[in-house]
Amino acid sequence: MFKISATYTDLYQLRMAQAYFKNNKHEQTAVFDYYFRKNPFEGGYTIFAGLEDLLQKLKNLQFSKEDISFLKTQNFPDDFLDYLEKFRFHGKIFSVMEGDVIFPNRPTLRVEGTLIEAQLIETIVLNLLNFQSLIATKARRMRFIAGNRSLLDFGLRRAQGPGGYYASRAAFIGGFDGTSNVIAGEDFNIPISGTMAHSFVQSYDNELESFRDFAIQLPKKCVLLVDTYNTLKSGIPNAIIVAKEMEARGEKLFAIRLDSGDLAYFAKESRKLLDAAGLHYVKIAASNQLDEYVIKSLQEQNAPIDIYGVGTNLVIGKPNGALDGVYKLAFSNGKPRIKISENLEKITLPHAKQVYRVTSEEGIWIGADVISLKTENHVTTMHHPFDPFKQMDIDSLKQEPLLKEVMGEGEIKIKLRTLSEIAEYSRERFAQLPLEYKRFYNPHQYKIGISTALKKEQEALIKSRKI
Ligand SMILES: Nc1ncnc2c1ncn2[C@@H]1O[C@H](COP(=O)(O)OP(=O)(O)OP(=O)(O)O)[C@@H](O)[C@H]1O
Ligand SMILES: O=P(O)(O)OC[C@H]1O[C@H](OP(=O)(O)OP(=O)(O)O)[C@H](O)[C@@H]1O
Ligand SMILES: O=C(O)c1cccnc1
Repeated sequence: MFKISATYTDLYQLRMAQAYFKNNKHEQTAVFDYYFRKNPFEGGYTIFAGLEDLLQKLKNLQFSKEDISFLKTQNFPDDFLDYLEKFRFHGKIFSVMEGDVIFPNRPTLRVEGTLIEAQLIETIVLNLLNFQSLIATKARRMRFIAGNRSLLDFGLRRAQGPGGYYASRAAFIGGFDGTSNVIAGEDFNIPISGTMAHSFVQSYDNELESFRDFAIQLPKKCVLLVDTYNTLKSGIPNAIIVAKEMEARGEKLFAIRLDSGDLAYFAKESRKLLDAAGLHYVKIAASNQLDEYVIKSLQEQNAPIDIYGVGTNLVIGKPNGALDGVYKLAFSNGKPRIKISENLEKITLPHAKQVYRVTSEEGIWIGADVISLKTENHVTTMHHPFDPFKQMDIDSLKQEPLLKEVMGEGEIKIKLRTLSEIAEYSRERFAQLPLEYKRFYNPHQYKIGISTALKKEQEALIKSRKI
């Protein structure tokens, strides 16, 4: 859609870059970690989304001539602007695979490069990963509860502006079946689908005529919106007439849509009327401010709804609105770096690190990830990150490395997947997460530990910084 250039950033990144450049620090090396602090929606997991989109943008990231002209007006020195004009991202990125299930306070992605290049991509990394992971997680919560019913994204009109474009991509990764968003369908190859609005029915003097004219145009995927006047007395009876006319033409009405009132009641009554007319195959779609809790309630009421259309609550990630992902310096100029905080949870972990998902011999997730130095390829003891008395022997357990090299020397190092492949991978990974992490209320916390070597490094650095 719109092209993202290297000025898709915060000004302070450019001011820091200018200072690094002018002080000859820009060729120093640096390692940054991307991670978030809290699962959204009071949930027990997060779905990682946005990575492959990010990699494609980073591969092409540069300052255009117009960007440089604009920056000239903001008092950047000429030699720095000459540097920016030639800027390309050549660093390395190690990351969890897109679609995987991730948890707080462990690196999801690691950037290694020169200080300046690693700093300059911070904003775009956070902007793309935080939002898409938030929406993919929201979508996954609905998919978890909706079983095999269809889930359609109807959110573009209610999204935060063009954010709706990325929301549709993320929703598909999180398990939605399709979207009403045509440009997302075009760009990401997501199946698109559409019903009709109330305005279409209102524009006719008579509901039946409106249904007839619509059905003629859509012999295959016709969905009639039945709640404009009176669902059970007018909408459904008119839909039945049109469905019978379609049958006479050798066609089948695909579905009716309910968009107001008690959706369980109307779905049940509509099903009875449709079945009594022999229209067992006509599906029932429902929409109107749905979210995972309403869908759960409708499922519990055995509402015969085949298709859920979800807009607002999906694409704005209600009630959270943002994933709190951060990007923190862990190593630079040959030295490990730390950020100290009164709040123990906010003390950062130094060094370039690896994250292992601990599993049984058969590959069953045991509910813990362990963070190690990147040079360690097996962890024997996992320590609680803040409680010195808690530790666990994991020597005999399998450990799956989560951070893989996905970019280096300006090139993408993995085979990019289709969005369907990413969604399928996400489905498989989520299936490995035990149920106690999936429930909506008081989910289990997926444990985190650090290796002995990393713990020692962190403690030594904290000591050296004590005043
Ligand atoms: N049977 C049900 N069980 C649980 N929640 C439901 C049920 N039926 C509808 N809902 C949800 O309750 C909320 C009702 O919203 P609202 O009061 O705006 O509906 P409405 O007045 O019928 O619709 P509108 O204002 O669009 O005409 C919606 O979020 C809807 O999805
Ligand atoms: O409720 P949401 O989850 O946000 O889902 C999208 C809503 O958008 C549409 O309504 P709208 O009133 O915009 O148009 P309409 O005339 O087609 O009903 C649709 O009918 C849904 O009610
Ligand atoms: O196709 C639909 O029914 C639709 C699309 C967008 C928003 N609301 C409904």
